[in-house]
Amino acid sequence: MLSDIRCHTGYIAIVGRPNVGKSTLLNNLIQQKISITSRKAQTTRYRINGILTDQNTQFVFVDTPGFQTRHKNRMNAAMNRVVSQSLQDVDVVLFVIEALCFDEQDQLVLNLLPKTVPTILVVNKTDRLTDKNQLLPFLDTMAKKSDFSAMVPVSAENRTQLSTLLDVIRPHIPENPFLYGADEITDKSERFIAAESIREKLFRLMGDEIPYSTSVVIDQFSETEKLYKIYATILIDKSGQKAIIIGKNGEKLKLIASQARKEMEKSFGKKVFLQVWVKVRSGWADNASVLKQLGYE
Ligand SMILES: Nc1nc2c(ncn2[C@@H]2O[C@H](COP(=O)(O)OP(=O)(O)OP(=O)(O)O)[C@@H](O)[C@H]2O)c(=O)[nH]1
Repeated sequence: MLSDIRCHTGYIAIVGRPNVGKSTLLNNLIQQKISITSRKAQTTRYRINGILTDQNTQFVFVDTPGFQTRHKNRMNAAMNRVVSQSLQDVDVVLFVIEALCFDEQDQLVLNLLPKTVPTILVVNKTDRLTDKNQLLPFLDTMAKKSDFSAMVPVSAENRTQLSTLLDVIRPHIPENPFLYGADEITDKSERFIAAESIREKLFRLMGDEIPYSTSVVIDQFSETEKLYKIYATILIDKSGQKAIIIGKNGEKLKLIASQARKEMEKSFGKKVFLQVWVKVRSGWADNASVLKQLGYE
């Protein structure tokens, strides 16, 4: 009976120095893309990077604020108590390193991890090893560095051992009702979230006036320390729809853009500068390059 099934939901942070394969790991754990970002996701203190619902367990992968190791200045910013504090609230931390590599930067990340949260060491890129026998002594050395609750060698790229990794995470996920629909995941791409925010506002504010084929393309997306700069185009089929979207004195488009901008700011945790144009592109749905930009190919 459905009511007898106990659900488990938990937050998992994937951390590690740049380039160890965190994004690849997340993408290959989630495996698919769904275009709509969760409304609820944006109300949590974390930015949700992806959700995987597997049988009775919901794995919610999060970005911890400040824990952005992509840029050097951010790495510095991450040397901060706030980071460790926010990590204390997740259920599991996946600490990703590269097989046979453990350098100063890895150590810096490790130093920030709270001792109170189960930490699983994910040893990635094992496909690169020419001699697999080297792995065991490496794991031995790693085991001495911290009290990891498990160590799992994987190849994120080849999807090797990813189901084992999920099995190792599973016991740490507490019994909780599902927070998200079983088919909900968020896309890691900020461009995608930006486009979806605009598209969602467009449909919400325009209702039936706008055909479903209308779409949004992000022309330019850049990030500075203080804000995101986003230039987007709403693509429409017929010129008659342009005036409807823009509205009298541009009011409608302004409203769409300002609501989308606010949503993005919530979701990205940063100020957003957003400019939206409306363009007629008849037959856009057949245009391969547009489809590619939209992520359909
Ligand atoms: N050989 C191999 N390469 C991998 C594997 N996983 C990731 N990579 C490669 O490593 C590089 C970095 O991967 P990302 O997933 O972008 O790494 P990241 O940790 O998210 O990087 P940042 O966004 O800079 O923090 C990419 O070129 C990947 O293709 C793996 O299992 N094997």
